[in-house]
Amino acid sequence: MSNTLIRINGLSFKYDEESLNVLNNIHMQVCKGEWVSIVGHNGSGKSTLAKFLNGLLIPTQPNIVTVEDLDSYDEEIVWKVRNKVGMVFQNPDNQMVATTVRDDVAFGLENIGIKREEMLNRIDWAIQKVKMENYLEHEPHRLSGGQKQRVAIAGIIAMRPSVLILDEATSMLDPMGRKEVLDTVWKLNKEEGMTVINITHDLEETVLSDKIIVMNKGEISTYGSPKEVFAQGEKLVEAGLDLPFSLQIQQLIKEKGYNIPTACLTKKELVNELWRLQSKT
Ligand SMILES: Nc1ncnc2c1ncn2[C@@H]1O[C@H](COP(=O)(O)OP(=O)(O)OP(=O)(O)O)[C@@H](O)[C@H]1O
Repeated sequence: MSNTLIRINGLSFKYDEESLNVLNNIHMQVCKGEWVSIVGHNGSGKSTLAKFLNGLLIPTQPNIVTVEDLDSYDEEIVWKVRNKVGMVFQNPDNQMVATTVRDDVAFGLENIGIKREEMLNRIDWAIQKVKMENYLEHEPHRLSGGQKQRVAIAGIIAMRPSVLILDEATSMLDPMGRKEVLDTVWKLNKEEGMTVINITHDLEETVLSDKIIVMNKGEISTYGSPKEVFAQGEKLVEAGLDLPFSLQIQQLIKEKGYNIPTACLTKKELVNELWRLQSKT
C-alpha cells in the first residue's frame, strides 16, 4: 500500500472568473505520519489550499486532489474526505460549540452517530491525549486560548481523522498557549503517528517539521526539509517571511566576518555549535 496520504496534482483555482488565480498549478504530496508546515505571506493561498484538502472546495476535474486515494472531485465520496481531514482554525472562541468540555468533544461523534459506549471511550482517549482530563465538566468559554485549542483538537482526533490540519491555530495565542498546543500536536505526531499539516506565519514553528512548503502568490516557491528550505533564505524573504531567530543570529555573526559552518535551526543547536567552536580555539 502506498505511503502517500495526500496528492495534489496540478491544482489551479480562482474564486471568480474576473480575478487572478489564487492557486497556480500546485503539486504536492504528504506521506503518512509526516509533519508538514505550509508557510507564506497573507493572501498567498494557504487557507484556500487547506479548503481543498478537506473537501470544502472541490476541484473542477478528477485526480487533482486525493486523500487516501479518495478523489474529492467525486461528489459521492467527498464527505468521506471531509471525515478523514480534521481542521483546527485560528480563533479558539469560534470552535467551542457546547456548554461543557465533555459535550464539546462529544459533538462531532454524536453527529456521525457513534454509539454511546464507543463515544465514551473515544472522549476519554482524546481528552487524555490533549491533557484536559481535569476539565471535562468545565465551561469552554472559561478556558484559556491554549486550552480551548486543545479541546478543539480533542474533538477532532476523537473522530479518528487521517490528518490534522492546523490553520494558523496558534496565531491568537500567547507563548504559553502556543507551546501547549504545539507540544500536544507534536506528541500526537510522534506517539500516535498522526499526520500533521501546520499552516503558519511563524517559521520558528517549522524548524522541527519533516517538510516545509513555502507559498508565494499562489505558487509553491520552494519546498524541502527545514535545512534545505532555510538554506534558500532569500526565497523566504521574497515570500515576506522572517528567518527563525537562530538563523538571523547566524546571519549577523556572518556579517561580522565569522562563519558558522553548520546551519543551526534551533537556539539549542546554535548554542551547542558556538560552544563547540569556542572550545576549539
Ligand atoms: N471566499 C473568498 N472569496 C473571494 N476571494 C477570497 C475568498 N477567500 C480568500 N480569497 C482571496 O484569495 C486569496 C488567498 O487567500 P487565502 O485566505 O487562501 O490566503 P492565506 O495565505 O491563507 O492568507 P492569510 O495568511 O492572510 O490567512 C486572497 O487574495 C483572498 O483575498
